[in-house]
Amino acid sequence: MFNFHETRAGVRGLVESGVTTVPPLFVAPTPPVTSPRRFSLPSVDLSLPRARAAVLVRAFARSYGIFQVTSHGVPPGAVASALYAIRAFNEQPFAARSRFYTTEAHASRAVTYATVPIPRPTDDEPATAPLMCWRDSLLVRFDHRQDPDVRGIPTMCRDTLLEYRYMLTSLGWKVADLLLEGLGVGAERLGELGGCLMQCHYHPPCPEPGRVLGSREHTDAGLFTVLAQDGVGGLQVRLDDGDWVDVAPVPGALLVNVGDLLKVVSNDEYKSMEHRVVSKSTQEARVSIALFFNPVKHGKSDFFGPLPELVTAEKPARYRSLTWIQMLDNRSDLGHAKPSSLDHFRIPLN
Ligand SMILES: O=C(O)CCC(=O)C(=O)O
Ligand SMILES: [Fe+2]
Repeated sequence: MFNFHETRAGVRGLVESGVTTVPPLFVAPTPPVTSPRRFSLPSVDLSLPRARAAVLVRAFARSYGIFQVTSHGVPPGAVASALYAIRAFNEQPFAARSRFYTTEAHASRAVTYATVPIPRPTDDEPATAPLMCWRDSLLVRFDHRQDPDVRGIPTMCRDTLLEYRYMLTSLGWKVADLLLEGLGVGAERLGELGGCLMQCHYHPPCPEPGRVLGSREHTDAGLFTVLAQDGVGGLQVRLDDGDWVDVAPVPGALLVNVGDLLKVVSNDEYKSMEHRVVSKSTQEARVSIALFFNPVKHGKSDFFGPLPELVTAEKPARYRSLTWIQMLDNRSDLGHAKPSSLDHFRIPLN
């Protein structure tokens, strides 16, 4: 892994060097199997009357924890430009992009660009190196030390990404309102929603697509995520019966994904759905941008737990209180991707 990072070339560099087989570091522990079942993501038209939109958001956050939104107010051009900017950044010649490559294991910068290693769950194969996903990611932490230093964003995509983030912040407020209204609680209940992390993923084409993961299975950690993807495809969700199904890209739509923290706060009224990305193409690269809406309060004494309004005699609290840091630490102890990472905080039912 060390040598791989030292090349500063990312997965894109491997592909450019002409690899015809996937290096062991990237081979998925078990080849991802896709169910042939067709699955269409539920959709909410945000131009519907607010009360109607809230009913739909509630229904889909409860049944799946993931849905798409249309008429969301973000101009299609802004989404397309952001996706294009990420593609262009990653497709620059090696010399231009490699100077941004971040080699430190736990880089604490506001902006990083790397093939991020995602550790395997420790109980899986403790002795093996982390599984690397077939992607290179530009990460921008807008809540970094409360003082986002956007100068770290590569100039060629800076303005476009800042514009996109600005548009998405308004959408984020709208979505947060609807999600909270769907729980029957006031929009102010989560406090400020300021923290956000932008993960811009570039999934290069793969010589052996069936052997890698573009993103290994996981649930998102925060309150919710808004995801934009291009038309290539590869995103999958795991249905209740365990089948992995494709989420076909819909032009113009954005995806909303409930995160673990909102699941906790909702006292299990909402789900956080497991998802992953598989590689679909030997020819085409895929680009996606995930904007994570995380709590702005992440100090040692900022506790989150099921909202008291949602705790009743019939439905006692399902989780003990936790801080954002505890949540993230627990996830990384388990290897980030462990879908049951919330079990650690769960109060057993008598
Ligand atoms: O690339 C995608 O479509 C999904 C990315 C994702 O799930 C994530 O960044 O958490
Ligand atoms: Fe995700």
